[in-house]
Amino acid sequence: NEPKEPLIRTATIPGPKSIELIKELNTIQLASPIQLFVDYESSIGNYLCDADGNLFLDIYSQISSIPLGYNHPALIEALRDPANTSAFINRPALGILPPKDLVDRLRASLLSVAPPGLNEVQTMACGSCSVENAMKAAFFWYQTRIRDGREVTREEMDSCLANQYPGSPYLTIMSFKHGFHGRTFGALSCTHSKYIHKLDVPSFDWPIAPFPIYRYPLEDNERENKATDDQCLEEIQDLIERFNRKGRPVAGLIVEPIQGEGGDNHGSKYFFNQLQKIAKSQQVVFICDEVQTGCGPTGKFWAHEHWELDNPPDIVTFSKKMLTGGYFYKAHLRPDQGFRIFNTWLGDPSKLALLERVIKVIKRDNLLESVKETGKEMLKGLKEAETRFPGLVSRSRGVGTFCAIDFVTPELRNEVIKRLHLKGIHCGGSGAAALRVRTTLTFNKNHNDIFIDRLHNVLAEL
Ligand SMILES: Cc1ncc(COP(=O)(O)O)c(CNc2csc(C(=O)O)c2)c1O
Repeated sequence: NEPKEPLIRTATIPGPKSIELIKELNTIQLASPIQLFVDYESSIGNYLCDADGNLFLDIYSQISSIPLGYNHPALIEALRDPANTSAFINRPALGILPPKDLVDRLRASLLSVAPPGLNEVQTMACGSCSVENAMKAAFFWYQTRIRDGREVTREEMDSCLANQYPGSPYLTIMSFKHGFHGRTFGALSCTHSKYIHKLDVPSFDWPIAPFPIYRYPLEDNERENKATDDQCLEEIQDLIERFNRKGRPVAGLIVEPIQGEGGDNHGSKYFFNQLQKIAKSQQVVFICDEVQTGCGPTGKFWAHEHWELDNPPDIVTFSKKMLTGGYFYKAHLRPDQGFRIFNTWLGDPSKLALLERVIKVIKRDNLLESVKETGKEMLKGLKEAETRFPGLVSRSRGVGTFCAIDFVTPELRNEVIKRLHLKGIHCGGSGAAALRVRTTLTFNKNHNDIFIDRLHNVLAEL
């Protein structure tokens, strides 16, 4: 019984109830980033209900982490299923005392959607800790390969306890300009989207590669964009060689299929296939960060499937819509011994119970096909906005419903987001001046018609 359209009751967003609650929370913790207080019990499907009773069509979905919409019956049923009660209340230290049904749960959830060619998986709690441990797996493999079977030396043991070489090696992870991989120290060293994320935090001095920024429409700029790809690839090859030569070997690289925080920057199939060739030739572990692109928003379960690689990335990290964090990896990246990739919980079996239902609904309702079709309509509507308002918007782009459009200035983008909120569209920005679309997988043509209609209305009023 999803609403038919948004309904905004208050003159301002946030409304008075949210404003009051923000003030109250601010007596306990910093509350300035809060946009709204939400009435999750009254939110349904693709509609978010706030504490003031405003009903928004949600095209942000909790930073792209709601797979099926609010209060989906399949998830309520999972919670009510007695077979899941223990999983929700007896949270295990998975690394040492897993529940007897863990293998079944992993097979019924994560392994049923494992990227082709990746048969092992490690669960984690969130995106950042998935990225952190994926990078550690790359470092372990690099050093195990260097040691080539010899024993760990006393010098390595003692020096690493003091954070010193050789036990703490000068290994690096190559990341990409505008990338976002999380807020914990290692992930943050690979994050380059906004200064405020990094200011005042020590960073590893690791290589930062260029990421292609294309001219749009793609079909009219193939030659220039291919030249951009080749320029980036040449610099990437050179950067890896430079760091290897100066004793700071690149053990791995981490890249998003679409840079979801840094401005919705897309890489071409050619770019990623060539990038994988460079990684392979330099024995660099290829970590594909699908935290934001994974679980279907691009129309394939994993965004990297659009690249049609000859063989899969070495590691694929996930979180958000997958409801659990974690990473799939190739067998050679399994840690050489226990307690190297470890923490108290290592994820949460109750999230696997929910994910199992999500996957069933995606298959039952053929949601990936729906995402593809809705995405085509969405891109058409964004391109029409470009045609109608050429001085305001440009570079409409997207795969599936993972879409974006640029505004001529950041200020205009921010103003449009404010006006869309007042028209009942809950949305957000990406990078300096893009509006990003991050819908659930149940967001369909009817929802899209409302979004596009309101976007055009706002642009027409400017
Ligand atoms: C590609 C990618 N990799 C890793 C992460 C980190 O995931 P979390 O630690 O936030 O779960 C994210 C999280 N996304 C995200 C969007 S805004 C945000 C923030 O911390 O401001 C975080 C991601 O998009």
